Amino acid sequence: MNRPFVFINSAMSADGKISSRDRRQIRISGKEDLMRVDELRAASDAIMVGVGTVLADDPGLRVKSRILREKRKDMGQLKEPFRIVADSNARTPANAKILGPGCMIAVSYSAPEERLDRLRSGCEIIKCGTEMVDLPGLMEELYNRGVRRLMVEGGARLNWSLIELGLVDEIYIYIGGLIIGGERAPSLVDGPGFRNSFPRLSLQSVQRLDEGLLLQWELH
Ligand SMILES: NC(=O)C1=CN([C@@H]2O[C@H](COP(=O)(O)OP(=O)(O)OC[C@H]3O[C@@H](n4cnc5c(N)ncnc54)[C@H](O)[C@@H]3O)[C@@H](O)[C@H]2O)C=CC1
Ligand SMILES: Nc1nc(O)c(N)c(N[C@@H]2O[C@H](COP(=O)(O)O)[C@@H](O)[C@H]2O)n1
Repeated sequence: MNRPFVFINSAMSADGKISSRDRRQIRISGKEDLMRVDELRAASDAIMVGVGTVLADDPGLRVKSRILREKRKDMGQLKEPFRIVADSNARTPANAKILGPGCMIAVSYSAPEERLDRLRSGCEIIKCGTEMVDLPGLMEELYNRGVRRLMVEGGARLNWSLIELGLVDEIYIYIGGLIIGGERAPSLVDGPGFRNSFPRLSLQSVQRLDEGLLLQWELH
């Protein structure tokens, strides 16, 4: 199967949480780390999140720095990275910031048509999978549309599915200097969890940034 190079970028607290017990977005990264995230976005063909992240954070997922946007153009990439939501049941709100030119919502064939109709003017709809988005199928579709480098910005359940399916090549984890706590607060990877065989990572780099640490891991 052809698929893009896939990497996850996430910020977590010192205790491994990516948001609070009430799924509220927490500023974990400092200024330096946010600049690094913007650079990763600018160097990607597409950026993807799960609909849980859209509902919790309402992210824009655009390249923020004008200099980086211009640099992309100089390198022949005339458009900004695609913004993609894995959204099996088309729950993305019709006023979500992610919508607009360059946005694609991947839904399953069971997504209600009336919800799709609300979204159609703001995005392209990609249908794949019967009940849930078929992620390997989506990867192939994105590859066929020219996506070679895909950045995944969470959340916890999408991270789980991609890792479980062996679709992730690299993970950047920024560990910030705070503790969030809470058994129900999302961690980097949620889902049911692995039982016997645990994916192994090899450490590529460690860097001190702001008041935290950036780890770059490669998946075997
Ligand atoms: N600190 C950080 O770097 C980040 C933190 N977050 C936090 O993560 C939380 C959101 O994470 P989650 O609730 O886990 O939602 P999520 O963003 O992982 O989305 C999960 C949803 O994606 C959809 N989906 C479609 N196909 C799927 C598939 N094959 N596998 C899994 N999901 C699929 C489903 O509707 C599922 O409910 C929020 O609280 C947000 O603030 C999110 C991104 C980054
Ligand atoms: N890198 C990083 N650091 C944090 O502290 C964060 N809370 C997040 N969250 C992710 O960034 C998205 C927001 O994107 P926009 O600024 O709206 O473009 C959010 O949805 C999470 O994916 N990331």
